[in-house]
Amino acid sequence: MGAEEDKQKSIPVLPWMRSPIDVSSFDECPLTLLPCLDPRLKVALENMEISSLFPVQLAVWQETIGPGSFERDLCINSPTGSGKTLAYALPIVQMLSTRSVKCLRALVVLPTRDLALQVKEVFSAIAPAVGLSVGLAVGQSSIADEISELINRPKLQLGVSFDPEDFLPELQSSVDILVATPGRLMDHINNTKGFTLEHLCYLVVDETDRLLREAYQSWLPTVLQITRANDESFLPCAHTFLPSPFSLKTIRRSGLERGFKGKPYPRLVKMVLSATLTQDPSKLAQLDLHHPLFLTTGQKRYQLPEKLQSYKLFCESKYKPLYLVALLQSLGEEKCIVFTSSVESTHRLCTLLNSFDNLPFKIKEYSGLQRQSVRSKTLKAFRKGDIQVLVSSDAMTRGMDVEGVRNVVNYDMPAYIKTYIHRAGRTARAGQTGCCFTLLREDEVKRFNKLLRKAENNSCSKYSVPSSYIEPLHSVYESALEKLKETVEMETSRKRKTGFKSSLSGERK
Ligand SMILES: Nc1ncnc2c1ncn2[C@@H]1O[C@H](COP(=O)(O)OP(=O)(O)OP(=O)(O)O)[C@@H](O)[C@H]1O
Repeated sequence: MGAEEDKQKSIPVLPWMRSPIDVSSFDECPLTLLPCLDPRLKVALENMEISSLFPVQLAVWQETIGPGSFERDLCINSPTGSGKTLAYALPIVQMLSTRSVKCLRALVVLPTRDLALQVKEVFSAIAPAVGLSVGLAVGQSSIADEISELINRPKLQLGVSFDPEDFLPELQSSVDILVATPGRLMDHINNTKGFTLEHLCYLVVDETDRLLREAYQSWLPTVLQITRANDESFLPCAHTFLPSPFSLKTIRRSGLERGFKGKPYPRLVKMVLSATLTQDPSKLAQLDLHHPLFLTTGQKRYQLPEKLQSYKLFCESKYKPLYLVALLQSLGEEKCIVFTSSVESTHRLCTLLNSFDNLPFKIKEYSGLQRQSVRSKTLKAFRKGDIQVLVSSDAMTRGMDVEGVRNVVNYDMPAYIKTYIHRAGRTARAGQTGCCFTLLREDEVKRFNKLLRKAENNSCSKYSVPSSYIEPLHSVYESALEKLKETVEMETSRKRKTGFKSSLSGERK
């Protein structure tokens, strides 16, 4: 495909996407100059060592708390590490800060557990300052524990007798904001008594392009249908009812009805975000957006962080692991994530690296092949700095924010620019510098150059590992390969045995 065709393809089809708000025209804004910021939230932000808002955060603030006043749904395409989480968390928390009755009013959906945990941390750092509670529905704990965290069963006062005719204790939400993954969200929608989206005012779909591929039990149509049904029951006259303490009626944002015929009057506000937001009309249609406003950064559809330096490193296929080890050694002990193309190669590569004697860093794998508890433990150790090199498959690392990751290595070349963006984006976050290295065979170079041309800030220099790092590794490499072979054989026979045992126990049942 020629450059002209690439350009054509990047022109958005949807009219509202053709005249976006360019986030790069915004500057950082000190908290002291931010209009309408609740002083309690200012203190909470300062406790997080945040003294100003990043451009995307200011742009979103203007469209929500500022003059935009949440009147349109927001589609936000902003580079990795630009601060999208706080961009939606802060205005939602500020908007909900005046509510006195507790019920579930904001739902944030994310594709993975670790990501949901990370986003919950951000909400938890600001929401309590204004008396709001944040819940998590990701399947980290048992469903029973999760339910008791999310649902409050009001206790009847001892000694006071109620006529059951007059009083039926209602289950109420213990949280105002819920961060969830699609699977557990659907579990609660389908099975948890007292769990309701009836009062939902804000829906955030983070990592939208990834989540739109996640059709898990049709979570998105279900959420939209529940909230829409509720929207439609809120005819303007319903506002005249006085809310009783036991049957709460929520009045959602009264969006401008004028000009938006056919849209429910008090509506659910949606915010959708990604560093690689889809422009595909059929995919975006699934979100049923209300008069959407597109916020994006720069001219090109794909943006790499401003302070990211990309490098390509040529190597023979046969010696790739050896080049990787030499590269890691040359980078020193700073935290690094190494990406491979599959869960299997993640496991193999990690095993091989651990078969090298005396490497001066600790290496662990992180992939969808592992149990969640193992993954979470690894991630925790990586955050703490107990592990320096994380060998990872793609699926798990979108949005992951780990302080101190200075380098990312594409051991296997990514097949798509989107993959490159999300992998490289684990470094150079929040305005910091960072490097992304891609190991390439000769026959991959042309394809890689073409792939990178699709992004802005795409300069990519050649990187050579000093031969003094490579030469001494040849003999160690041979013995590491031998050890790998032994480990693979051991693992295969262990799997065969456990497979045999479980098939036997299956027969006994
Ligand atoms: N205003 C701010 N000042 C200082 N640091 C900030 C600010 N906002 C966010 N950060 C930090 O920037 C980092 C990146 O933020 P965040 O994870 O929200 O990025 P993102 O845009 O969602 O990235 P990705 O697309 O990879 O998910 C985080 O470590 C966060 O704490």
